[in-house]
Amino acid sequence: MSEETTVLSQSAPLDLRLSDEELERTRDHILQFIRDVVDDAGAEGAVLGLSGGIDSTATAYLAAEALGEENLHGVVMPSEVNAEENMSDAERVAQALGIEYDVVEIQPIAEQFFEAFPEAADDKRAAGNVYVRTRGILGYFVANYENNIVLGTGNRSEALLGYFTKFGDQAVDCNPIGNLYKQQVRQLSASMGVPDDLVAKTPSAEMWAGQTDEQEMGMDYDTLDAVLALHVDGPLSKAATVRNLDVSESQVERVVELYKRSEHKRRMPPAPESLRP
Ligand SMILES: Nc1ncnc2c1ncn2[C@@H]1O[C@H](COP(=O)(O)OP(=O)(O)OC[C@H]2O[C@@H]([n+]3cccc(C(=O)O)c3)[C@H](O)[C@@H]2O)[C@@H](O)[C@H]1O
Ligand SMILES: Nc1ncnc2c1ncn2[C@@H]1O[C@H](COP(=O)(O)OP(=O)(O)OP(=O)(O)O)[C@@H](O)[C@H]1O
Ligand SMILES: [Mg+2]
Repeated sequence: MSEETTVLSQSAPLDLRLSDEELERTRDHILQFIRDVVDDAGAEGAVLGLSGGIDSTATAYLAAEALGEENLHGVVMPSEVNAEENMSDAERVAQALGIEYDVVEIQPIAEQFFEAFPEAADDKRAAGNVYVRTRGILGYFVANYENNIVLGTGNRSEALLGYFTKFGDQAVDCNPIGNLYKQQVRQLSASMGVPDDLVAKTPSAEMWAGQTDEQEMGMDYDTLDAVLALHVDGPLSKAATVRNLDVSESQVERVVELYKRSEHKRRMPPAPESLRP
């Protein structure tokens, strides 16, 4: 185990780290996955939003390796609620990888939506989702024009909790890191040479100023990942999960509730069954 990966998540309630050999196989598997999706689509490459967060950074590192830096296009899309530091980190990632990137200010676009429904604009979740969905539209604008696919950056932890915006950051063609818990995304990132400050950064959807994932979800990612791995994905009962982790029954119940409540986000929009005999 390399020094970097040993340091990561040492104090996690459940150590979900992959071995060096598993890490290498996982990376190769994801690289092949990205190439296959691009090839199957008959696309020339891929476009993705760069936020300066670890999920888009990890996805960009993987895609640049899979497709070559000349076939990856990054779009940095600041709004007034984004921290400047995150936007400059996003540019730093694009520059480190040597990929083409654009910076598109989305505040004026979002303002058009806010003017249409001023009261809704005061609702931080509704307004925050406008920023997220606007980025989705721009991603597909570029993809249509350049014959690219849109790369998603969702991980398994977010997918299971429905911690994403329907038809926003979920509106993508594939999620290369979609099978990795957040803890594993950090580990894979560190192993690919992503700078430590980006690996350790506090995750944020940045839908409003000061938002953090862990505050909104009421649990840190390491604990959340442990509950997901043992109970939601795994075979342990609620009682056994509580016995094995430093979590309360109500915390486990909250995770299960978020999982169940977000089922609609992981499915195609339903329609009534056919009445044809
Ligand atoms: N049972 C059901 N069956 C079918 N549709 C259902 C439904 N329940 C709600 N809906 C629909 O879903 C809508 C709510 O879903 P949605 O619009 O997505 O909005 P919602 O889930 O309320 O908000 C998005 C959540 O994801 C988080 N997020 C978003 C984006 C990025 C990140 C990040 O980590 O970077 C995190 C964000 O912080 C927030 O907690 C409802 O307004 C309704 O239209
Ligand atoms: N300001 C932004 N500019 C461009 N893309 C963005 C921006 N904000 C969010 N995105 C896109 O939406 C995705 C979802 O955001 P999310 O916060 O879940 O991931 P992240 O920022 O990469 O990592 P973290 O969850 O650790 O903050 C990002 O990975 C990125 O592709
Ligand atoms: Mg983020």
